[in-house]
Amino acid sequence: MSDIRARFRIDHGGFSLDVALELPGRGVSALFGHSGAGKTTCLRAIAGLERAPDGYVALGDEVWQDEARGVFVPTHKRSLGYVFQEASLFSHLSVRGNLEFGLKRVAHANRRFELAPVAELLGIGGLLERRPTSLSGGERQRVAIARALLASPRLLLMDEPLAALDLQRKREILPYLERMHDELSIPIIYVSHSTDEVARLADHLVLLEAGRVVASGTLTETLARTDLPSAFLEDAGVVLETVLAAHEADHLSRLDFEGGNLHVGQRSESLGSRLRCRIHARDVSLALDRPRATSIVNVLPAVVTATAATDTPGHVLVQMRIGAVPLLARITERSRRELAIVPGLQVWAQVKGVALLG
Ligand SMILES: Nc1ncnc2c1ncn2[C@@H]1O[C@H](COP(=O)(O)OP(=O)(O)OP(=O)(O)O)[C@@H](O)[C@H]1O
Repeated sequence: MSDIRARFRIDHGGFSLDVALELPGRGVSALFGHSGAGKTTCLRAIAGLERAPDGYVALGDEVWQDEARGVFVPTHKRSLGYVFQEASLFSHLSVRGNLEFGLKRVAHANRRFELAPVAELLGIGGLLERRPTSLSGGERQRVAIARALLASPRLLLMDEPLAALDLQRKREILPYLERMHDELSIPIIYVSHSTDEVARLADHLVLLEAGRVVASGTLTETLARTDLPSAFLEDAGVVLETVLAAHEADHLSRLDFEGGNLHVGQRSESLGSRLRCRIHARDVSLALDRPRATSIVNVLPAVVTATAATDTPGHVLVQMRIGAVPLLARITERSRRELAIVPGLQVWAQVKGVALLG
């Protein structure tokens, strides 16, 4: 799988972007940051819609921009798909006509996807003869994604594809994006400022602030960092990749992860299903001895790896490992001092809430 490498310096007067990106050539890489951080500018520069004077972009051995060597491949010659916040479909064509438009951009021999399976993947097989104006926002967006895929791109760029949808539509479309993530080999760069979307979909995470990369790495490790700017620590929490391992008595299901397990309310998925869950730092408390009289179901042995101050006076973040898997707890500075919590200490992490994603 070819990695994606990009380097841009762009000056827009009041705003400057200065980034070097190294992203895996598979899975979903999320560009995450607050409004105005430079996410869209990055995506536009990767697409060649914006030209950084000394920029560089390569997808594996395919170089799209290398100004030092005078290389700049125009956008329409780059093998990429671009999905915007609002689907821009041709209203005079049916859904099928819109999809065929994507398909016709590629010669038969170079086609990686066919219309029927892509329509099936995105759940729009029953809408093919409809006009875009008769579709809901979520359906239109799924058609736009399918059209982008049918152009058989080597890279898919998605700029807040759910931002224009209400909560109900977002919920409707997320499972399709998860399927794309699981079933397609094409790398996706996904711009978002929603922690929930990122936690559900991303494998790799790039945090952007004021036009600079403040962190980049696997989703799991990046979310577990305690040294990020405070804006990223407000809603701190980790994501665990688990496997549904057993259904147990009392309407509980057991989720296994490397190094431990969690119990959650009974799940309907089949055993062996992979489930991601999010554990917020504020939902984790710590004890030095194994708590015996507690109503909390999930009590896990962990080793402290770091502690860090937060923006809220009197509160600290504690980073731990359960086996190889990171976990965060947000506790008071007083508790940290009284329990003498320092790196290397063995503790019991009591997990009050586990949010299943998806
Ligand atoms: N062509 C331009 N000329 C001048 N300023 C620009 C231009 N394009 C973007 N900017 C500015 O660059 C900054 C970053 O914009 P960008 O759209 O990349 O941010 P973003 O992280 O995608 O934000 P949002 O989440 O709000 O879409 C903003 O302050 C924006 O006003």
